[in-house]
Amino acid sequence: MAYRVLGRAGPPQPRRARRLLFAFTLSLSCTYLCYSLLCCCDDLGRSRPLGAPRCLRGPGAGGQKLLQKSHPCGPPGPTPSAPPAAAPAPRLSAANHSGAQKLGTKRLPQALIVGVKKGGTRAVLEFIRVHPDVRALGTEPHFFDRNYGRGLDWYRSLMPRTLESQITLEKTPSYFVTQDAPRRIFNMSRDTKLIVVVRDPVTRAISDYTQTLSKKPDIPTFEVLTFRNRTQGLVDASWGAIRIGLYALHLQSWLRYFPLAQIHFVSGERLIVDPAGEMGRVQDFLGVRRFLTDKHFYFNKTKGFPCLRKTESSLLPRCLGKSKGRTHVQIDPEVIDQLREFYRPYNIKFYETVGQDFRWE
Ligand SMILES: Nc1ncnc2c1ncn2[C@@H]1O[C@H](COP(=O)(O)OS(=O)(=O)O)[C@@H](OP(=O)(O)O)[C@H]1O
Repeated sequence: MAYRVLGRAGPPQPRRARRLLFAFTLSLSCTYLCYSLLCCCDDLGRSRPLGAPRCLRGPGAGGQKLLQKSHPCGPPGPTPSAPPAAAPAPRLSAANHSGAQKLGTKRLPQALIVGVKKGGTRAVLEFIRVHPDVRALGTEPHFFDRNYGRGLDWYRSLMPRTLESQITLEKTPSYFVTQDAPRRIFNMSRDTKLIVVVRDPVTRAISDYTQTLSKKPDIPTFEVLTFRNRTQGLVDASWGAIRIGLYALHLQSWLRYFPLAQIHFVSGERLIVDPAGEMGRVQDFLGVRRFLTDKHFYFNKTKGFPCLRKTESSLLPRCLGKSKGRTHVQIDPEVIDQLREFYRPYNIKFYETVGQDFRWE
């Protein structure tokens, strides 16, 4: 009876059945292979927080992503900021460990890179996440400034999985100048380790302005925005690009909640000339072994910056994307001098507070 329903030709021949089974298995394997390849490409190509929507990228979207620094799928939510490739080297995040780990638990971060914008925060994050005992979120979640209302469970859900022995890390440079961030971070955990990458506030301001200009070419000149009254030399400290560089002032808010020993300052300048040295100190501060050494870095002449060397697992060297290490706009040298004067007392106060001279003369 069953034979009649299945096929009028009678019971299938054993050979034919074997062929059918073989064809079926083959097509199943092909489907699986294609599916795996597609998934892998996405994971290697860019960090995407779990639960975040996959976004279609138009032609050239990769190159523009960091210039725009906003997620094409629409905020609020983490800012995707994994850098695109600086030709000819591939993007730095392509071969780090963070995206791949399937084992472990999602935990709240024990360490945060809280600032400063344009200080070199991406370089520190991408370098440290090469460490096997550190797992980092590739995007900027902006939890303690823009997304605090979403709650700690949402924040935790963004994190990479870690084993007990591994540190979870994220970076959002705007935390450093967010009034509520120190209290909120303290409330999450008073033991949170804080990393601040600082850079000469004048160069930082120019870098910040250069980035804004790349997105909004019609803004007034740097010289115009810098002053309330140029003839009187009155600097406009309410302009974000200037305000962020008042490190001594912002630091006061953090010291109300965290002891100085819990805050590590990375010199953005030394990070470029001696990445291994700066990263050595970051590893000590995080309490992880000195895995990253001189051997991990080389100076890429085309990029003009240090990049990560190729390793056994990643056969290509890795540099940060095009939006890191931009050519700055030319600024009137007189304005630069005026800004140096303006920042001097704040810089001195900052050196005294942290007990380090960053030599921003
Ligand atoms: N290794 C390496 N490669 C490329 N760039 C490097 C590196 N180390 C530090 N820097 C400096 O990082 C500056 C960008 O800082 P951030 O990553 O903190 O920027 S952001 O706030 O996340 O937009 C960026 O600033 P600009 O030079 O003004 O583009 C760089 O000077």
